[in-house]
Amino acid sequence: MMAGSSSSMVPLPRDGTLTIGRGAGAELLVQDASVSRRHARLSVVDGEARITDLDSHNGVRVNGEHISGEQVLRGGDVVMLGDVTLVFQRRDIPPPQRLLLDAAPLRDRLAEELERVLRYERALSVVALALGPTNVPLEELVRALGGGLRLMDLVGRGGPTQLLVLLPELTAEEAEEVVQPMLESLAPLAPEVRAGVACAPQDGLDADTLISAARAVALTAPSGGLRISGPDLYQLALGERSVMVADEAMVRLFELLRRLASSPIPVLIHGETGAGKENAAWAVHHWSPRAQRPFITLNCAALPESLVESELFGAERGAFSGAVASRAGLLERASGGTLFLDEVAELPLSVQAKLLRALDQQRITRLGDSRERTVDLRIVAATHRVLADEVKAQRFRQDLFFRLSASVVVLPPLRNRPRELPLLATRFLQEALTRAGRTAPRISAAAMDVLRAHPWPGNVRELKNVMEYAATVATGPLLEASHLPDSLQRPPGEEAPPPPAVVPAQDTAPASFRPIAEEVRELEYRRMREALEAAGGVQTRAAQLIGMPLRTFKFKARRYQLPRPRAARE
Ligand SMILES: Nc1ncnc2c1ncn2[C@@H]1O[C@H](COP(=O)(O)OP(=O)(O)OP(=O)(O)O)[C@@H](O)[C@H]1O
Repeated sequence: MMAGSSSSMVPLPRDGTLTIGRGAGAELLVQDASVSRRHARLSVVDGEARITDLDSHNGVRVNGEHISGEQVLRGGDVVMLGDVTLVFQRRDIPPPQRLLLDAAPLRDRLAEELERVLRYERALSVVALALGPTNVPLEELVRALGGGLRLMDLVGRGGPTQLLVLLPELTAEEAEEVVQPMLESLAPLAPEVRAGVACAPQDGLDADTLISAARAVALTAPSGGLRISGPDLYQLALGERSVMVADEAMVRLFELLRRLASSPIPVLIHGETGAGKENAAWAVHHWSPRAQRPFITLNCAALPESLVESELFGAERGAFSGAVASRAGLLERASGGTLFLDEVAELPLSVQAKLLRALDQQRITRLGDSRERTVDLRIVAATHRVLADEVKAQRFRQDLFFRLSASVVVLPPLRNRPRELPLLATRFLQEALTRAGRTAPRISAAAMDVLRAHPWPGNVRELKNVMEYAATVATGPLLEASHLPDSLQRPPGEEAPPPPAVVPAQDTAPASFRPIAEEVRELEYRRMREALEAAGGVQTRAAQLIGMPLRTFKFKARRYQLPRPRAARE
């Protein structure tokens, strides 16, 4: 309220009325000659405020207009009672109920907003709120986000325990100021809530990329805290390891691993050879309460059958020829921590029975010993085989299969991870050259095409080897297709070999299907390249050829690292 040269704040009742005037009976006294004794009444009912002129001498004006009778007030309205000014602020009135959008409409709205980002060169932030364990329904959590959100902000479902918030016009730094209070208001209801913020245009210009990016950074945020995307956006720091996670399926997989980590149930990881199963197992360990205890790996395929048992259970001195000293087995050494059984399908049947008993009873007996020892085990197992088929073929015990597969996750093969491929290739190239004390060359578009076309039966491990080879061959500033091993080159026109069958899983699509967004991106990349070639490297002309706004074309061309023939000639 501003009267003469003084101003003051007058809190209003949440529900009720307030008479304003100069007379003794007024609840809000205003000592100004232009104000009548009983000038106006302000009432707040069900969150709506109204002002009523009580037949005052000088009347009531709202935003400069004289009112007759009563009028609803909105936040920011300026009310004049004679010469006294009141500015109405709604800060303490609950905001209107916010809609919780489903995933698909939210994605559509994000796509619309991204068009605006491109057209008007605006910013947009996407916030992933990973809620962690909570029994509170999503709708209630959305209410708890409260008045911190603007009307234009949108909230939607990101998954069973995740909310996504779109903050148009806000850069990542501006979003940080909005997200911090959000976390504070959610904390009493979801104590382990974590937030990840990704921002257009720098982190991506399509809905899938931005949502994945926000979810990927949320994975690395501390409990109750937030992380903002940066240049190392897709590097998931897991203690002593760092894993690249950029494709939607991988982000979802690591979110699931993080959720599974807190409980002691076994996790079974399906995935092709070299796809990163050990890293996934490490993630479970790293995020679990056992992180400070040992993480022990046994590759069941690498040991002869005769040694597996003593390796797992340990042996007393003299238990068999060669057992010169008593030795604890891996189950004992992993007690309190995590035991990773790689290629578990290769475990001999006789050992499977013993392992099941050890897991059920949490007790083991060393070979040649009669004493039982108590252990505290968490098992993560992995296989490239379909374990259910191994059970049918009677090569794997059904009861152990049930025990190990309390939760099953499927690691997608590298050929189904189009976003990670270039990131991993660049990272491995850099790693190889840093070791040699050289700076890494840029990977040419043609070389990247060759990498994209390869089916990668050996997955990430094969890519790592290829980039190490290329690092020794490419000595200039550009890594060309010719620097890649011959095994990757196919004569033009030859069909790619059919990709090896992938492990069927409950929550991944069959091998022949891929997320449509990935296919669209690949088509876009190809068409943009062809248009650029046809236009001799002139971007304006290339953009016209495929009917894409020039600004969009330029932006995407930079992201895809498209070559520019004309620029190169110049
Ligand atoms: N997402 C990733 N980011 C960075 N490096 C990775 C990633 N995935 C795998 N690697 C690297 O690729 C190599 C193979 O990964 P890993 O050993 O985890 O695969 P695997 O599926 O367990 O293999 P195998 O089937 O032979 O047991 C390792 O050097 C690993 O660090």
